[in-house]
Amino acid sequence: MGDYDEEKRVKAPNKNLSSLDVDIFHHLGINSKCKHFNNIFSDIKFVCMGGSHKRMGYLAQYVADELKIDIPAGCALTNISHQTDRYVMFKAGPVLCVNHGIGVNSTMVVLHEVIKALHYSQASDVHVFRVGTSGGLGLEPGTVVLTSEALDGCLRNFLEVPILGEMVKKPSKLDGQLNNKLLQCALKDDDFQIILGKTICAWDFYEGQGRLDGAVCEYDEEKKMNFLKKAYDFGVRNLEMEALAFGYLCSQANISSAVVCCTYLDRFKGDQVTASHETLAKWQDRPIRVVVRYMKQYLNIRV
Ligand SMILES: O=P(O)(O)O[C@H]1O[C@H](CO)[C@@H](O)[C@H]1O
Ligand SMILES: O=c1cc[nH]c(=O)[nH]1
Repeated sequence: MGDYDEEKRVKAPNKNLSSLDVDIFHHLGINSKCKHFNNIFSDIKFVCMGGSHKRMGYLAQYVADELKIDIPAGCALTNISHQTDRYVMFKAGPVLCVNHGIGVNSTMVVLHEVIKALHYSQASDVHVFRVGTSGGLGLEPGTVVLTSEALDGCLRNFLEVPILGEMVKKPSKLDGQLNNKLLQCALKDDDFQIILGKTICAWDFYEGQGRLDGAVCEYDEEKKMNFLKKAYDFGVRNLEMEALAFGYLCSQANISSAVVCCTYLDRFKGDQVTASHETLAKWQDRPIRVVVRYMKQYLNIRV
């Protein structure tokens, strides 16, 4: 832990950064010259991200307990990004837990800033995990899906974004080897399955994921089902809203990343999330448990 490995260093490939005297991370509420900046980021080996504030606070405490990270009495985990209410960020030893909000846009903003912070602090051998929720396709709700490939709503494996007046295609690549290692973290006694599948990273929760229950919907059940079946035949097993952003920015920055999501429902059977709050909380825990098992193996902590 904390070993420096030049080849595995996080590298924000933007040459303009070297001309900045100080970099202000507007959405994280810190800057590159703030007190403890290097202490926060230089030993980070894992970044765990998910949509909600609350899940990140819970995750950081869970990680601290599981990895037996000593948090001195009276020093409860603090939100490093307390100067802003956009995002929260907690550090539990070598693990940073940051929320990303909903969608690629919100995720890209915070990922740019987290990656730059890791780059300035010369962090190396960093894994980024999205631990999230999704809608499943043909799966028992509660199944954990590891994204083999992120696709947009037209089943294309890249991110297309308007930049300087032009549509630019950005490649998105998640780490297949990391997925294999996560698959091996399944335990015989698990009451859920972990599977590998393609993921649609949709631009919203309603029309973007072919739901019939948004405020506006200009297609019918038959068209919806035809698309979901086509996606299933193409290898898609779940739908969420951020995977493409992880595959794009992390691969550009020499970071290994994986998207690990539980499913909340089978979209072939409906659109509404009907499971109880308790059941959803249990399912939401599963990606976190799988990822923490991997961390323990990586850090050589007895499982
Ligand atoms: O569970 P999280 O991480 O919030 O992610 C999923 O939930 C949100 C939609 O409800 C989207 O952001 C989707 O990707
Ligand atoms: O159906 C779902 C459930 C959770 N998150 C999504 O993006 N879609």
